[in-house]
Amino acid sequence: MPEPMPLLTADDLTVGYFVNRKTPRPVAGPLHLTLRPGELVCLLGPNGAGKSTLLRTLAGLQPPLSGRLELGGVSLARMNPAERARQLSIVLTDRVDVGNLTVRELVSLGRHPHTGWLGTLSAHDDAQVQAALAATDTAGLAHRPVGELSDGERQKVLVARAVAQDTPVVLLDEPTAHLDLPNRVALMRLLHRLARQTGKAILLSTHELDLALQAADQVWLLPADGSLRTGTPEDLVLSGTFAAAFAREGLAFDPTSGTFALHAPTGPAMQVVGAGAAAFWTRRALEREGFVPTTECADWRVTVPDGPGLGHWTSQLMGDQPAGPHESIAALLQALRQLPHNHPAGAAASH
Ligand SMILES: Nc1ncnc2c1ncn2[C@@H]1O[C@H](COP(=O)(O)OP(=O)(O)OP(=O)(O)O)[C@@H](O)[C@H]1O
Repeated sequence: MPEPMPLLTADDLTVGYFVNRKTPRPVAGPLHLTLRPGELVCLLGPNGAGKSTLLRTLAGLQPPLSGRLELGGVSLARMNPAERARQLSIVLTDRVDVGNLTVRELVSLGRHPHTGWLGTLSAHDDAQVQAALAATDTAGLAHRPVGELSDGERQKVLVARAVAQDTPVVLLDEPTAHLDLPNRVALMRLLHRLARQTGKAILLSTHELDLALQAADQVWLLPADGSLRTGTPEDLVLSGTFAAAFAREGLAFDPTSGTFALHAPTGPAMQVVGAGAAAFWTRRALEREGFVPTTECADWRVTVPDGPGLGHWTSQLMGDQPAGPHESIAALLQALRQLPHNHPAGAAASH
């Protein structure tokens, strides 16, 4: 099957600022980018890498330093703001002053690129506004003044306005920034569904690496050196590209769990015997204590129950009698911490 025509393309694009009239300060580039229908793309990168600069440039809010940008096959530079607003919507992080507008009025503004010069909403426009409120779980806020909303509520309302604008391309700068975990998950799910069901191309920047790795069809990785890498999240993880983009001293990305390790294990190896959730969380707790959990034989061994409420943990130093039973991970750790400090496990736990 031929690949669908891209909705947005960038060729040789360099984004950045001018230090003065003559001196450009490039932030990222040259970039070759394609956004295709039905795709959710997550733009990831460390602070200051240029994610917001790139999104603003793709939206036509600031000019590129060089290169070509096309929306639906038409040069972005040749489009007037109204044409652009029918093709592309953007949700920024900046706090906008919306006066006394209610939530419904603000979301209705999303329909303006589609209405006549009087801005009167048709029944279809009203239905689109209502659908956007429902999809973003903001219908209950419809009559509230936007100025009185919490940061998270306002963020969802701005997403609702972009949904109501109903453009083929949707760009969002850190849309999950102020949301609690259930709302972050709900928003990513909504955006993924929206891309799939309506054929929109949705590009969002985020620092939520876990969620992005799960939800994104494509990841655009922008490291601090401004050289963008793109691919499916899984390929970027397996090739080491993902870890390299966030490489910092003492911060290691674990490709087997898809998370960054908070603790650099320094203590002795601990064989963990068991599987499933209990083994996973036991390994996490042991790492926090400074042990290096392994499935291989080691001087130290912990046996985990088959599941919560299905038994006890035991610990054993090779050649000694098993200690325990320990009723919980807390009890297991407590027992390990009480070992003498010259003991390998005691020494590890005292780090
Ligand atoms: N208006 C501006 N004029 C000049 N330089 C700017 C301007 N806005 C941002 N920059 C610089 O451009 C670089 C990229 O900034 P940008 O905000 O795009 O990064 P980001 O990846 O979105 O960062 P964060 O994750 O912290 O939001 C930074 O060095 C920043 O200082």
